[in-house]
Amino acid sequence: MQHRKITFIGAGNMAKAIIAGLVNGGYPADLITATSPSMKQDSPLQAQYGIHCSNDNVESARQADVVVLSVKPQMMAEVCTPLHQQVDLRGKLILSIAAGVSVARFTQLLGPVNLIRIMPNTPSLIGLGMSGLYAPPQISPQDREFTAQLMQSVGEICWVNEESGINSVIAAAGSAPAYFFLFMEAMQNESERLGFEPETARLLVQQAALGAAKMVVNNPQLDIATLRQQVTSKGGTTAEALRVFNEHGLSETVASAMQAAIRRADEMEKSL
Ligand SMILES: NC(=O)C1=CN([C@@H]2O[C@H](COP(=O)(O)OP(=O)(O)OC[C@H]3O[C@@H](n4cnc5c(N)ncnc54)[C@H](OP(=O)(O)O)[C@@H]3O)[C@@H](O)[C@H]2O)C=CC1
Ligand SMILES: O=C(O)[C@@H]1CCC=N1
Repeated sequence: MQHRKITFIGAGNMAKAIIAGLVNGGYPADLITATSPSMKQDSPLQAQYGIHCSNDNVESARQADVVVLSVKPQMMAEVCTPLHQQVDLRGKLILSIAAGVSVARFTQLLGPVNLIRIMPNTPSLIGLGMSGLYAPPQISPQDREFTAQLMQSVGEICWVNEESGINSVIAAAGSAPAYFFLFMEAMQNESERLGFEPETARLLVQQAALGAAKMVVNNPQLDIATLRQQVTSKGGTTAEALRVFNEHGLSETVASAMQAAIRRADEMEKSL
């Protein structure tokens, strides 16, 4: 892939996951800088990945071809104001990974910039990320291609044609690792109550989850429903467990939870 100088403004959970995925995938660490207020030049991120670390957003953005805005949505205005005032952003590609901050809001904060919104998720850390991408019509094919390749180097991608699609990606993938972690936590807890040591309880759950996910990935010709049916013997144990899930409205709960994530992203877009 093409290599450009990238600065991450904000070096928290999500930025670190992308940086780790990029460096482990062979992106030159020397071309990557990460900033945060508490960052020292010899931070653990520097030692671990060999990237540049700084607490100077403005200077680090000046030196970059690509600026990745990776602070919390609530910090975005405070972070963007000095960039707008002190950095010539016109020739740069700006990538935002923030939930709830729209292209229109970025135009208010930064002026007319080349900005692509990305909605990644934390499995990017291990090269198994899922990112949704939205580019306004004026973005060049070169910048689209670079962004696609960048995120493909840490997982799978899909483009959305409308900006509102980013909020749907949040519901389906950005927030989704937490849904599966919650489910796995509940299973691990119950396995411990059944008498397994915590380590064994975790092993049972993680291997079942990994195996199920791999079955889905490796059998694209089969509906997920078919894979479920293959486990479910008539009159057997799985049928009983699934009956309880259904009685408690699992599908409706999942749908409501995903809608709640979208509603929150919409609210943030109006308030930030
Ligand atoms: N976590 C996730 O799974 C996902 C997150 N996102 C998006 O990613 C963004 C970051 O989220 P996440 O990584 O979870 O958040 P974190 O709180 O883990 O990271 C935020 C980072 O921003 C830094 N920061 C705070 N203020 C400044 C500043 N003025 N200048 C530069 N850096 C600053 C923080 O530094 P310090 O620690 O020193 O305060 C920290 O490194 C959010 O916008 C979120 O919507 C998107 C998809 C998934
Ligand atoms: O919880 C959040 O708001 C962010 C966006 C998607 C995942 N984490």
